Amino acid sequence: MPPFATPPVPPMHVGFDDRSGGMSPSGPVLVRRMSDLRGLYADQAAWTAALESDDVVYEVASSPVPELEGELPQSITTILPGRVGGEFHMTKGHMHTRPRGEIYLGLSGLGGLLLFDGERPQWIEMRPGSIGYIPPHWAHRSVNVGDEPYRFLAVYPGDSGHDYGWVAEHGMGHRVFHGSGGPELRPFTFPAG
Ligand SMILES: O=P(O)(O)OC[C@H]1O[C@H](O)[C@H](O)[C@@H](O)[C@@H]1O
Repeated sequence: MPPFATPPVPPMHVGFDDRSGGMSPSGPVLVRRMSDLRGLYADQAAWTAALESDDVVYEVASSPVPELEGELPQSITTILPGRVGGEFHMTKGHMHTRPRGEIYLGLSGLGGLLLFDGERPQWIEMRPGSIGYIPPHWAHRSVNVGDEPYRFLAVYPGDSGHDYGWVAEHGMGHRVFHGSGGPELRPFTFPAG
């Protein structure tokens, strides 16, 4: 896995492959399989059954720009289509460790951005060309609500940090399930058991 670049980072062109979601030049690539997502889905039995094939749920390809104060790292996340107990494939979700915003740009597929500040859940539909803005102090999770891979570009301050504990403690306000008329948002429940 190529590491983030060492500062000072030169001006650079970053290309991406719209078939693989890979970046060039490449930084770290994060792959999350079903077995990495313990406690994420509401239906624990359905998650346990999905461990048998242990498919990749999403990948995050980063450019070499380092996660350091003053820098603006970029990543491309690809969430593969699928559901666990009717709940759409999604990222773990996190709050930034420091009060920093973030911008997403939808590249392909159909998705959504679930945001939660501890009181108010928000849902932003994402399609190719959509810009989703995440203000500071809002936890965020991305969801693939379609039948194709959902892919988005993220740009964020390098000292944002990832606080997964906040989401484990507070939840995300809603969960996103497949419904007959499209994605169905239901009140968040912590996984039982
Ligand atoms: O870290 P997760 O909550 O699993 O989300 C996956 C990724 O989504 C976006 O691309 C963010 O910019 C990344 O920093 C994050 O790692």
